[in-house]
Parts: sequence; structure tokens; C-alpha cells
Amino acid sequence: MAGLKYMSGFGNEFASEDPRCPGSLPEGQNNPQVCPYGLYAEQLSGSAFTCPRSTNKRSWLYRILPSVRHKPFTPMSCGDLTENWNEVEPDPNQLRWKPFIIPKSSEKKVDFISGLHTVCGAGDSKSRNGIAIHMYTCNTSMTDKCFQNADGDFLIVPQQGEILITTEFGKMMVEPNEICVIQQGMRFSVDVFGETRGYILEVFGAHFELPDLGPIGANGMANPRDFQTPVAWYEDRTVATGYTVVNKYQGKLFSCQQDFSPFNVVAWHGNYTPYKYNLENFMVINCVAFDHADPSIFTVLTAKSTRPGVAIADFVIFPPRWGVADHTFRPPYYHRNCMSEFMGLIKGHYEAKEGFQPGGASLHSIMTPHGPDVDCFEKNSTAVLKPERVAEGTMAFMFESSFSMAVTKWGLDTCHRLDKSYYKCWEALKNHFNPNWKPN
Ligand SMILES: O=C(O)Cc1cc(O)ccc1O
Ligand SMILES: [Fe+2]
Repeated sequence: MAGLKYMSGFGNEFASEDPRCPGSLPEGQNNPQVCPYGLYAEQLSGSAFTCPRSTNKRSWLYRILPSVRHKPFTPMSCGDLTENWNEVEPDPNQLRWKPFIIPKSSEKKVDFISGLHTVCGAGDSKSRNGIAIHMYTCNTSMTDKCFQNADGDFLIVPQQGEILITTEFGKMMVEPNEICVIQQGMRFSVDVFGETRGYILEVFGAHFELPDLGPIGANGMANPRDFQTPVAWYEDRTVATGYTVVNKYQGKLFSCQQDFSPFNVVAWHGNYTPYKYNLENFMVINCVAFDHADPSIFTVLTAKSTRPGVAIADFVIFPPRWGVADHTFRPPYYHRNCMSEFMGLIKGHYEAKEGFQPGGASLHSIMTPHGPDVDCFEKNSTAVLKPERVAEGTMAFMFESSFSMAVTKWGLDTCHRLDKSYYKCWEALKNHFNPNWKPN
């Protein structure tokens, strides 16, 4: 939607009033006896009250009616959304999925919620530690319906079709090659404009942060000013037929009815907000001499665990860049990792693999060997090493997690998108060993 405004910065103390109601944000206090314009004050806490200042997150919402005015929650169908990591036997194989199917709206109307499918995950929303990876495939906007995730934060990566997200904090338009984060508990509704697909990284029990920059210095990678937070927008809309609030709670969906739109926040302030980021703004740091640097240099956001340097999950991208390394095999190396690597492709072509398609995915589980396919290896072992554009027009990404993820029944079976011949891309790797080799 043209003309949407955003505020710049990551995790700032923001303040925003819908311009239709000047002075709606109380001055000098959070809880006036009577709020301006007869609004209700409601705090949304994103951290324990007692978290240190550096991690303390909360926002104050000034709204026409408080969220508590609703009928009781009752269970509803979860479709392919699950937090059951024991549906199928563990599978340590390299897994690759062809592009996930988007339902045709002429056949079935599917909105963002009914279009959620869990692919893999681990841990537990109850103990507040773990992750889930979902695909969303949908063709219809949510009407008189919003979603809140009590379990964790959603990092949403649109792959096809822009999504207009109306939140309690205002509206965000998020296009493919942008990402957004809707943090725990924030209510939102998704409008789509055709066949729509994307990836979701859900994290239980931690929020996303910008990675530390260490010796890189004060600037670079994802710069804080490029994160965008919506401005306050409200509607004072009675919905006599019922407005549905869907709540993901302990891995299951519940819904309740109320007779008004939840997007009734006239003003808000705080540092707990939804936000979006355009991946084009990522300032790429990479090798300018020799060797292949680890992909942690491409980390956009990290959800830290309590173990120093170990992420619950990192969001890592493989953006267009120059490859200039001398006397180096430039593509990704062969490896086995103590972390799980789930990859997706927003557009273009990933340098290390044929057959990895936009809208598809791969999972290389903990200690499962993987690396370039045979063509990539042969070509890059003999290539003349000139400076070269890498990944032009492409955006691959990785959700890298310290959790050992289980794949769901949908992911392994009922999505019918698993590429059973994936392992063959390495079968023709030749033995080049020459026991008589001499340095020249
Ligand atoms: O497996 C992958 O393709 C992701 C990846 C990329 C890279 O450049 C180095 C290591 C790595 O795991
Ligand atoms: Fe890898």
C-alpha cells in the first residue's frame, strides 16, 4: 500500500499517535486516571518485568476497548500446524523440498492461518525454549480475524506475493526480499493479493537481536536504522457478526469472539513492536584475500540461547556480492555441523546447488554431511579466479539452529514435495586422489 509510514531504528523507544487524535498519548505518565479521548491503557510485556534494562521490552497501548473484552477461547482445528515433534521417526538424511504448493483460490480459499504448515522444529513452547519452522501458502485475506502467537516470535520471510500486515501498532507492507518480525503476543491480520507463499521461523522464549559486530566495528551487516516500525493506526469498528481472535497457545490453536476490531490502538509508546527490514540493505562483509569465511558473517538477526555464542536460531542470508578470494575454492565448503541448517530460496539460484528452487527448502540436520553438488565442485575447482559477482539477482537464506530438529509428518510425507533423489547430486563426486602428487 503506497504511502505507509514507518519509524526507523531497531528496538528503539518509539512513540506514535494516529494523526486523527492529536494528544492521545498521555504525557508524563503511563496510567492517567482517565486517558485522553477516553481510551483504555494496556501494557504488552515482551520480557519479564525484572529483566535488565538492555533486554527489557514492553509497550503501552492506548485503545478504544481493552483486549480482555472477549468471549472465552475454545479449541479450533490446527490443520498442519503442530508442535508435536514425535509424529514420525527421526530422519538424519539430507532433505530437500520442491516448491511448496500454493492452493488455487478457485479451488479452496485459504488464509494465512489455515495456510500454516509446520515443517520441522524442536523444543517446547511450555518450557519457553525451542523453535518451529513453518511454511505459509495462502490465497485469501483474513477478514474480521486476527492472530496472536502466545508461544513465541514469528520471523516472516515472504517468498511470493507481498503481504499487508495490520497490527495493533499500525500497518506494514512486506514484499519478497523484505522480512518482518511479529513478536510474541502481538495481534495481526494478513491481507494477500494473489497466490502467496513464505517461510516462518518461530522462536520460543527469546527475541531476535542484531548480532554483535566484534572487530567489524560500529557499522555494517544489518544496520539498526534500516529496521522499520509501523506508525499508530486505528479503526473504531463494531463487528456485530463477530470478530475472531485466533490464539496459538502451547502449540495449539484457540479462537474467541469479540464484537470489535482489535486494531483499535489510537496511540502507543514503547520498545516492543513489530518491525520489517529490506534484505537489500544488508551491508555485506566478506573475504577479500583467501578462504571461505563461515556464513555467520551474513547473520541478519539472532535469537540467542543462554550459552555464549550459541543461537537458538540465526537468520542468515546469502546476498548478491563480489567473490574475489585468491587460490580458494569459493563456494561453500563440505561440512558437518553441530547446528541444524534449514535453507530457503526467495529468488534466483543458490551457488552450491542445482535443483534448489525458489519456494522450496532444504534441511541439513545436525552432523549430516552436505556441501556443493558435483557440478559446482568440478567447475569451481578449475575456474579462473577473477573478481566475480556472486548470487546476482538471488536471495537464499538459512535458519540455523542449535536445536536438533524433528521433521513433521506433513514435511516428510503429506506435503508430497520431498525430492527423494536429492542425495544423487553428490553421487558422482569423483576420487581425485593422486598418491604421486608433487607440489609444482
Ligand atoms: O550449507 C550451506 O549451503 C550453507 C553454508 C554456506 C556457507 O557459505 C558455508 C557453510 C554453510 O553451511
Ligand atoms: Fe551448511
